[in-house]
Amino acid sequence: MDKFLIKGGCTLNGDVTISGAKNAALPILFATLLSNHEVVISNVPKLRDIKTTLALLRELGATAEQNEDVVINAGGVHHQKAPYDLVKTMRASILALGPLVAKYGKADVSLPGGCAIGARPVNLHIHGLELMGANIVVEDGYIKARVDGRLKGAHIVMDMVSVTGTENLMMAAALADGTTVIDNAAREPEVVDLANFINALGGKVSGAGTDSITIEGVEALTGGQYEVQPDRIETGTFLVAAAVTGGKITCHKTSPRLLEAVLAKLEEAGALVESGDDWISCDMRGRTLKSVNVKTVPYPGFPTDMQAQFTVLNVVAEGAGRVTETIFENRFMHVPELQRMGADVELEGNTAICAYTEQLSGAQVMATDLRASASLVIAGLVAKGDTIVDRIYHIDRGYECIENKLIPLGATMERIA
Ligand SMILES: CC(=O)N[C@H]1[C@@H](OP(=O)(O)OP(=O)(O)OC[C@H]2O[C@@H](n3ccc(=O)[nH]c3=O)[C@H](O)[C@@H]2O)O[C@H](CO)[C@@H](O)[C@@H]1O
Ligand SMILES: C=C(OP(=O)(O)O)C(=O)O
Repeated sequence: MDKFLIKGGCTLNGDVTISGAKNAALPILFATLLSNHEVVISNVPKLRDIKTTLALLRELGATAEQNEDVVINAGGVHHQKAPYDLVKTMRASILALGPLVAKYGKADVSLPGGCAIGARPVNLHIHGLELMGANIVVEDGYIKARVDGRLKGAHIVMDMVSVTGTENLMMAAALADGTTVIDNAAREPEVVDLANFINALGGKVSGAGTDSITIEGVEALTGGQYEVQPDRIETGTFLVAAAVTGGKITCHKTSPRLLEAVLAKLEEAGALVESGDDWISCDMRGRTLKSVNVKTVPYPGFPTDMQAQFTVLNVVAEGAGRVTETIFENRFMHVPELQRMGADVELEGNTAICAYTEQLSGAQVMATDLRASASLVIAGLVAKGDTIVDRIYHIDRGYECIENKLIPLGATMERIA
């Protein structure tokens, strides 16, 4: 199993190009199941989760290849089962459910199960599809959805804000008979990117980015081309790495309007943040890092996917900061690992109380999930001595060869077996 060996004590400086957004690309790749024609998607990051999705699409009978662009033709899909072996490695596989049942009247998708950050049930996905006329049973570890003919447009009020829940129902509604309204919809930029993609193939989605999305079902989608938006979480991760190491990083091919809450917190922490249409820089040189209070909430608030990185920021910043997680019930797995590096951080319910730690020390730590791994890498960069981050397959799910982007910025690190 690969690990990172990181030599601490560096200051990161320079420019980095941000990849396409994992969490936008994944639903877009699944949405290609709605079309019988060739679809070409650019700016798709080269990540483990993308490989898994393409393997799943091929398993269903589609052609799906990633070179410079991703080219998919789902016209040849001949069965509708997303098997456990693929689903267990990637929870986003649940996004096969909506498109398959909408297009073929049938979908068997393995239940994703619990994971490190929380139970993550999929009841809202199931309930919404039932309102659209699907018959759903959970049997032998699979969600089995059936409908005679087309799904029917429905009015769906989501009990809680769910990103992939909104996306699954939006994809299903794209081919339903009639109009669907999703209220209390997620407003995340990735939902907007998916809506734009569906519309690029001839779908009729409006209101994405607000909490009420209207989808007029169409009989079929066409082929087409689409470019995935930049990854706001990868961007935020590099900006925090600049702040924590006291350097300056400029992120290119990104967008400041996607992460306003994060940029505001970086400024509050004492960083000089500057931006243009497609770049953002975070300059911490000669400035004092101050701790900030952070509470994760759905977009446009502070994202849970940046929580672990800000926990590290608070640990090395002056003062005391509180990091409160309200989205997932178990997303502090990085805290005991940071404590092993000497961090003064304690958990009180769903809040991490972070106090200034003069010097983190290198240690052997375990990555438990994607963003926790990113936070441990950042901690390793600023710690005294060597840090080994184990189980970095988690980080490869969401960051495109992160070492290839960090080393040119001044990190001393290598991937070891
Ligand atoms: C692939 C992808 O885009 N992943 C993102 C997506 O995950 P994901 O879409 O899985 O997260 P959700 O927005 O669905 O989860 C929000 C909360 O709703 C709960 N819930 C969700 C669905 C459901 O049917 N029932 C239910 O109770 C979850 O357990 C969680 O407590 O949004 C999260 C919240 O921004 C991000 O951290 C993930 O990076
Ligand atoms: C939690 C995340 O992803 P996923 O929903 O795919 O587990 C993430 O991107 O931080």
